[in-house]
Amino acid sequence: MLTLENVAIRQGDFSLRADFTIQAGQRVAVIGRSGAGKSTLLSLIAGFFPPEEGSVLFDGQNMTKAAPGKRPLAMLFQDNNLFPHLSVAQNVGLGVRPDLRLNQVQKSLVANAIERVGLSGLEDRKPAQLSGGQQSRVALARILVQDKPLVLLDEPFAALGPALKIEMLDLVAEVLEETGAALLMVSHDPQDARRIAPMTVLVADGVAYAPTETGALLDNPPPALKAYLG
Ligand SMILES: Nc1ncnc2c1ncn2[C@@H]1O[C@H](COP(=O)(O)OP(=O)(O)OP(=O)(O)O)[C@@H](O)[C@H]1O
Repeated sequence: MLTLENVAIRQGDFSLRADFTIQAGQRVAVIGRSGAGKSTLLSLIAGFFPPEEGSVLFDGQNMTKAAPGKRPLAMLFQDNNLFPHLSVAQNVGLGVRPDLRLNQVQKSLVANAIERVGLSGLEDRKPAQLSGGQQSRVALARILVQDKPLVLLDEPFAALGPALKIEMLDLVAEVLEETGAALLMVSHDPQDARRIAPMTVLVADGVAYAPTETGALLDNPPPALKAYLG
């Protein structure tokens, strides 16, 4: 569903190449040492900047120059991006319509997503009145209502404790299983990859390598990954 075709990215003296495909519904982790280019790769796919060379295709359609909002993806980056002055329901509703003028069908879509992530009854709270884990659930509900075939996550649960993080990862895997969306998830923790991503993209030495099987990659890491895993 997503193809990076001979892509080359340059930011100052940093460069990164990528040439691979993510299949529909595939869950893929993105790992590599700090500064390797994981966030840069996701930003490129999201459309925040164009590649210097190569093409970005969604379902075979060349969208290299398409604006972020025109791409068939939903994204969640570090710190959840919730609006503090809006309620839970409004924060989720933004995923449906940025002006929040929702019709009945759209309102029930929002209610269903809130229920799916286990936040029924908290619709009217503001983010500050929620725990960190609950805030992550709101952000996930907003991803759900967007109903996009690709979800990009960049360390979204890094601020949560280990038990809560596992709970959120399992919830992400569950809901993506239900919706059939593909996932690209940046993580610093190889155990996150093992938990929910059967495939992994290793970013190292200026290359985002094609997805390989997560277990095999982590059990038999190439030198660049071995150095990172320690
Ligand atoms: N706007 C920019 N201009 C120039 N260089 C940049 C810019 N943004 C990032 N870089 C550089 O690009 C490289 C990749 O950064 P990136 O944030 O993608 O790495 P990362 O693998 O996500 O790291 P981390 O795990 O620490 O988040 C780094 O060397 C960084 O310094």
